[in-house]
Parts: sequence; structure tokens; C-alpha cells
Amino acid sequence: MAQLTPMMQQYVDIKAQHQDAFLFFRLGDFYEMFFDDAIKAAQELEITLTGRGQGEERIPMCGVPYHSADQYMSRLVEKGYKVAICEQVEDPKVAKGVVKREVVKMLTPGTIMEGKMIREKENNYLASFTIFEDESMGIARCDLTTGEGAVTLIQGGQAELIQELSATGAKELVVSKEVNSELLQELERTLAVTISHEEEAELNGRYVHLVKELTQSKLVTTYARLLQYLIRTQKRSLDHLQKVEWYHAEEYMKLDLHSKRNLELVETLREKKKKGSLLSIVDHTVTAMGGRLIKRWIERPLLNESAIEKRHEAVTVFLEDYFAREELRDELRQVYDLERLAGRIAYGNVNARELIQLKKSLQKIPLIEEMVTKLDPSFQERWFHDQAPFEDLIDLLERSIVEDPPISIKDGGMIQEGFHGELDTYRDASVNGKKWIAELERRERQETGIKSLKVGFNKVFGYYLEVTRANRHLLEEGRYERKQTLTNSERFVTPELKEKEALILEAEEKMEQLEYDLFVMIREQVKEYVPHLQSLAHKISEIDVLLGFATVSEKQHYTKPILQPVGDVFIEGGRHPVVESVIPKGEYVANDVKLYPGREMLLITGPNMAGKSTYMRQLALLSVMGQIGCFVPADRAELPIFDQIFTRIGAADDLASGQSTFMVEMLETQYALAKATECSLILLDEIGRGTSTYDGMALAQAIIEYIHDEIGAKTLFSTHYHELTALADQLEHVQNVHVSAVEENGTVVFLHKVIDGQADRSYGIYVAQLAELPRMVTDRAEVLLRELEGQKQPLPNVIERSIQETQPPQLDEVKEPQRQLSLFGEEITAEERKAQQSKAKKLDPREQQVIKKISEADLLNLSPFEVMKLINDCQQQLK
Ligand SMILES: Nc1ncnc2c1ncn2[C@@H]1O[C@H](COP(=O)(O)OP(=O)(O)OP(=O)(O)O)[C@@H](O)[C@H]1O
Repeated sequence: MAQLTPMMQQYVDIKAQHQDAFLFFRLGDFYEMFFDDAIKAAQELEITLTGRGQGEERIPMCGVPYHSADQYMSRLVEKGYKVAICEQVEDPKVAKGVVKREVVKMLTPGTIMEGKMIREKENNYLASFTIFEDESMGIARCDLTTGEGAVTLIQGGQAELIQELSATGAKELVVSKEVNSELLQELERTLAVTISHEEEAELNGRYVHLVKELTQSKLVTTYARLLQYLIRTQKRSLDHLQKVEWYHAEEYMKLDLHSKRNLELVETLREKKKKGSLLSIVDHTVTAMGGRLIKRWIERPLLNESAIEKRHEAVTVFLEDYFAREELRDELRQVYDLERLAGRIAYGNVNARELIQLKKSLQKIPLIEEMVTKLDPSFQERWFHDQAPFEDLIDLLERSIVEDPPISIKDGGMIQEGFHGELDTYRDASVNGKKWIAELERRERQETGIKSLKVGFNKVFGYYLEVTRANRHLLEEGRYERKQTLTNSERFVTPELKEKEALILEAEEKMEQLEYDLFVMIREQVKEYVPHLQSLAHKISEIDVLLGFATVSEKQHYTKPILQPVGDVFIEGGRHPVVESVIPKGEYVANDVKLYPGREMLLITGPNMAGKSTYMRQLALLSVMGQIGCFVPADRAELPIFDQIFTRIGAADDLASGQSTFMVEMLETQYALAKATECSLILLDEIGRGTSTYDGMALAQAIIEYIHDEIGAKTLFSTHYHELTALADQLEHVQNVHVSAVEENGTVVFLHKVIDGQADRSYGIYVAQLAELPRMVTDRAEVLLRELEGQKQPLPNVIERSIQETQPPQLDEVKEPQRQLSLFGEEITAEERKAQQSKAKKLDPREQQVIKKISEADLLNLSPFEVMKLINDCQQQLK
């Protein structure tokens, strides 16, 4: 360190304060990185690693040009890193010693405003949490691009914290250094977030108005940390931050992280794509703001009956008038992203083109208001009663900004003529000057007689007269000053040309500066409207989402569900919204779901692939759809308002966590049993299949009994343990249903129809055949199956309700040589069987089939003619 140059010393000092970020250190036209930053950045960005200094002291270094640095910085942020931008903050000409440098801005995943990571239809949230001494937890979130902010206070443990944080969908989490590192690792892993630190902070006085309505000091503290981080990293105006909303987590349906993923609400489980999720089906929004809102709605279904009803009412109205709806959507399509525009206006990075977008959007609003109100007069009160007038703003933009301005705000060309007298004067000067120059060209040609003489301009020499060498002698001596000699021509200036040039250039320079100043002034004026724009954005997005619900409801023939705080499930002709959309039209088999007193738990049996999980998910999805205000895919649907949905479905095996599949299954089940209430919905898919048969069955039964006796939640439980179906006789509220399948000519046809009663077979081997497992495997499996079925005895403790009464097996019973079934079905010892097996191996497949056919024939139920036919078939096969 002692040997560092003063500049490197400066670097090291600044880096010490930004250890968690890549430090982009401005040196002339480059941003340079040194030491470990350089090594890592060279790898991540695939740029050349060089060095500074000599020999052993050579410091690793790499750099990117200043003008293209943005893309390198965003690439790092997209990968979850942070970037600190360090600029020269004094003029090198006046600096004594090393030029002063400072970090002027930080780019982090949760705070960036631009680039690929900012998706139109997604919020970009930064979140923070604080764990208080009484173990309550405060959670805050903020989207810097829209200014939206919200806080909540929750109780519970790590699972609740993860659940609530996951609902924020944050890309970055700001926490105190005191949070234990195991928890942070868990959060990083499960939520894939970047962690940042910020210590406790007093609320910055300038922003007190944002939290005025937060009556709990804990909430203010939680938000203060987030705000402090924004102030520290952004170092610029945060005036667009909206009033912080206090949301009460208990007002929304609780969906834990696993259930949300399992149900594929906003993305698919495996590929993490929107396509194939519930969101992709119900999102028919036409604005970016609507796209973001519907995602938030799906992640937080409502519990309040009248709030849900209000959404349903709007959908009903929108559904009734196809033409009005489509016209309205056409208008909405022309509304730009008001929320993010407002953000950019306040943040100070809006350009003239975006102000035109704002103007065009605002011009649409009166018509939209009129159309919405015409559909239902009460909508006036609902959405537009406190609508701020925007006429003045539209007028200002109309007068000030040209219709098609350039993207850059530095090069002029943005401001309308007539908006500002001084600007117009400069413009005239510039235009007149140019006219004068054109006139000069004509005059000089006439006077010199050189037809090819022309006036040109370049940045180094300014305006000049150009003549070819051949004509050079025609110019009057002494009147022209030579400036530049080219191969075939020469360039001259005259004093009067110089004089005019100075006037024109001065006017242009002043014009650009003045345009910029005027633009900033206009932007400041527009800034006054930011809160009104944000509130308008919210209304527009709500209308957009509800119009979208009406659109999908009509297209897919959804019906309005009848929701009651507590009540029965009564679904007729229900469909799984995603599955029905991917299979050929008309092939989906609609199913009823009925859960009422005496039938609150359904045990679902049925072959593999028959549609058990689809049936279970269908109920959960219909509930979510109903509770976000959408209609549902069913002929008729009465549903209770579920407070929580728990699912243990499918293969969401959490391999990355280092936990076994079975452990994950048990953890999720534990969570459901601990948290579910009478008003919850529990979906358990083949619980217990991850362990040995007896273990699994015993657990499954115990779990069913617990839910039945202790919780009383509505429950769907699918299982392959047919023994469990006997529970329906013992438990008052349990009923059996099964998904039907029929066997026709040796093939199994899945009917996907759910009917009362239990299934008799699983057809697992048949599914294995469909999957084209080697024939030897499936044939052998069939033999083994029969063997096992032959052996079948009542399973201890599983059908009996009391598990405690288990008797250990008697020793002599165990010693008895195990009786097994031969390949031909009679009882034999293990040794005899082995001998048979080795013999059987020598038989060819045709012979084996014949043996199978004969051994399986149910002679007592065949007529003599059928027996003859059987033998005839066998003979044919052996030929
Ligand atoms: N009601 C239905 N109508 C039409 N097709 C259906 C229906 N239900 C399910 N399917 C089709 O059957 C496939 C298998 O369904 P699902 O995964 O629900 O079966 P499962 O009984 O849970 O199987 P397993 O026991 O093997 O897990 C689905 O992917 C879907 O294509």
C-alpha cells in the first residue's frame, strides 16, 4: 500500500467504502477496474485483463470506454452484482494534485431504472425487512421505476418471512448487518435475490410526508432503512416516491412459496416461463401498467367479500358489451406507461419524446372516461371522481414540445416555435445566416465566374469556399485567405464569411443551451403533476385488468362464481384453465367438485395419468381466479373464500436445498398442518409415496385423520394406496372419488372423469409401457404384480385407526420359508421359484405370452367354446 501512487491510493480509499460493488473508476475516456474487481470483471464481461505498473507490483486492471460503459454495467447488474460509478468531480485543469473523484451513483438489481432487466409488465422491487425484539417482522418494498412503496407487519418465523418476501418478488433485499448469515443464505437461495446492507436509519426529514399515515413506528423504521439505501445509492431526486401504503398481509389469501410455484400461478415450475402459467391465461391487458397490476393481483388474492364482488361486478358490465369493450381496449392501447413516465419525470431522466408520449396518453383520458362511464354510470364515481384536470398540462406540452422531437435532450430541435421569444430570435439568426450563406455562394459564383464554387462546412474550419485547383487562378488576389489544401481543390475564407459564421455558430450554441434550459424548466413544471399521474395510472391499470378478465371470460366461457366467506364447494363442469387451453379444443373433460358437510375431504384414487393432480389443481386455480375477481372455467361455481391454500403436489423436488425429496414433502406437509384453518384448502398429492409402503401408508392415514379431527379444512388427497379408501367408512367427513379409466382390447382408456367411489386398479405398468420401458421390464413387472396381489393380506395398522396397537411380528412367523407364487400362479417356495425363473429365461417371448395367457385364463367363467378358442389362439401363436 505504501508504494501506491496517489491516484491508486485514491482508488483504494474509495473501493474500501464500496466493497460489495464493482468500482468503475473514471480515468479520462475510460472506466477502469483494478485488483480483484478487474480479474472478476474480465471474466464476467469477457474483456481483456491488463496491468498497471511494472514487475511484481503490477496491478491487475481492465477497463471499458466511457461511451459504451452502460452496456457493461447493465450486464453486471443483470447477473445480480452491484456497480459503483466513480467520476472526476473537479476540473482537471484547476485541480491541485490528483483530481477529486467520488462515487456519484450505484447501480443495483433493485434500483436500476433502465435496461433489459426492466420488463414492461413486471415491477422491479427492492425490499427490506426488520426483525423486532418481540419477533414481529416489518417488510417494506419499493419500485423505483414507478415510485410505488408499501409496508406490512407480520408475525411468525422464517417460513412466514420467506413467504411474504417472495410475494414482493424483490430482486434485491436491504438488511441490517445483524441479520444472521444462515437466514441470509437461505433467502439468497430460495428467492434468488441480491443482498445489500444498510444500518438502522432515522427517517430522512425530506420524506416524512410519505409515511404520515403509518401509525406504527415499526413500519416507519422498516421503510427508513429502504429509503436510506436509496438515498445513499441513487444520490439524486427521489421526489416521485409515492405515499407508502400499509398493506395488511392478513387481508390477502396466504400462499406459501411452494404452493405458489406448484400451482404455476405466474410462471411454470420447470422452465420458469410465463407461458403455461395461470397468469398467461388471464392476462389480456393491453397496457404495461395493467400487466404489472395483474401479476400483483394473482400473487395476492383477496379475502374481502365486497372487494371481490366489486371486481366481479365490473367484469359483468364489461362482459355484456363486446363492442364497447373492444373500443375501450383500443383506446387503452394508446396509453403509454404513465407510471414509469411519472417515475422518469421525477427522477429527471425523461426526454422530450417521452413527454410527447405523456401528452398523447393524457389526450386519450377524457374519451376513456366517457366510454367507461357510459357502460355504467357508477364507474364515474369509482374511478374518476377525484380525477385531476390535465388540460393545463396538455396545453403546456402542446405549446412547448414539437410533435416528433429527437431522443437526445442536448442537441436542440425539441421546442416549438413561438414558445419562447429569445429562442425564436436565435433561430431566426441561424436561419437568416444560413440564407445569407446560400446567397453568398450565388454571388461569388457570379463574380468569379467559377460555376463549381461552393460553400461548405466542417467542424474544424467552419464555413469555407471551395474551388478546384484548375479554377484557383480566377480568384482575386488578397481577397481570400487559404485555409486548407486538398488533392484537387482548395478551401478559402473571407472576412465577411468569418463574421457571419461567428454569428450563426453563436446563435446555434445559444439555441441548444436555451432549448435544454427550457426543457428542464418544462420538466420541472410537469413534475408537479407526478402524484396525479400516478393515481391516474393506477385507475387505468385496474380498468385494463378487469377488461382483460372480461375478455378471457367470454373467450373461454367462464362463469361468475358465487363466493361466500364460509361455505361449501359446489362446482359443476369445472375445467383446469391451463390444461384446457393446451389440449385440442373440446377434449377437456369437465368435472364436478363438491365439498360439503359430511364430504369435506375427498380421497382420490385412480390410474396414473388419469388426471388426479389436474383435478386437484383445478380447484385451487378456480379459487384463486375467483378471489382475484376473475370469472372461472366452470358451468356453475359456488366457492368459499379460502384464507390459505396449501399444496403438496407433483415433483417440485428441491434438490438444490440439499434436502431429500421425502424430507421436502414432510416439511411442506408439516407447514400445512401447522397453519391451516377450517377455512383453508389443502391439496395433498400422494403423500407418503417417498418412503416404504407401510411407512407411507401409516403416515398418510395419520395425516388424513389429523386434518379430519383437528383442522377441518377442505382437503383433496390423492393416493395410490387403495387400502386407504377404507377410511371413508370410518371418518365422517371423508368420501372416496376416483378418476375413471376403462380397458378396451388390452389398452387402457383414461376417461378423466371423476366419479364417486374408489378405483380398483392403478395401471402403473400400462403407463410404463406407454413410456416405452424395455418389454422385459414391463413383462416382468406384470408377473411380480400378480405375485404381490396374490400375497396381499390386510396391512397392519393402516386400515385400523389406532396405530399404537401394532404388534411386533412373532419370531417363528418370520422364520417360516416365504411362500410365493410361481410363474404359473401356484404356491411354491423361493427355491422352487428360482429354478422356474431360470427355466423361464430360456423361453422365447411368444412362449412366455402363451404361458401367461393360459395361466391367466379364468376357466370357471369361460364357456367350452371360449376355452377352445383360447387353445386355438395359443396354437396359432406358437406356430
Ligand atoms: N379432465 C381432463 N380432461 C382432459 N385431459 C385431462 C384431464 N385431466 C388430465 N388430463 C390429461 O392427463 C394428463 C395427466 O394428468 P395428471 O397429471 O393430472 O394425472 P395424475 O392422475 O395426477 O397422474 P399421476 O398419478 O401419474 O401423477 C394431463 O397432462 C392432461 O393432459
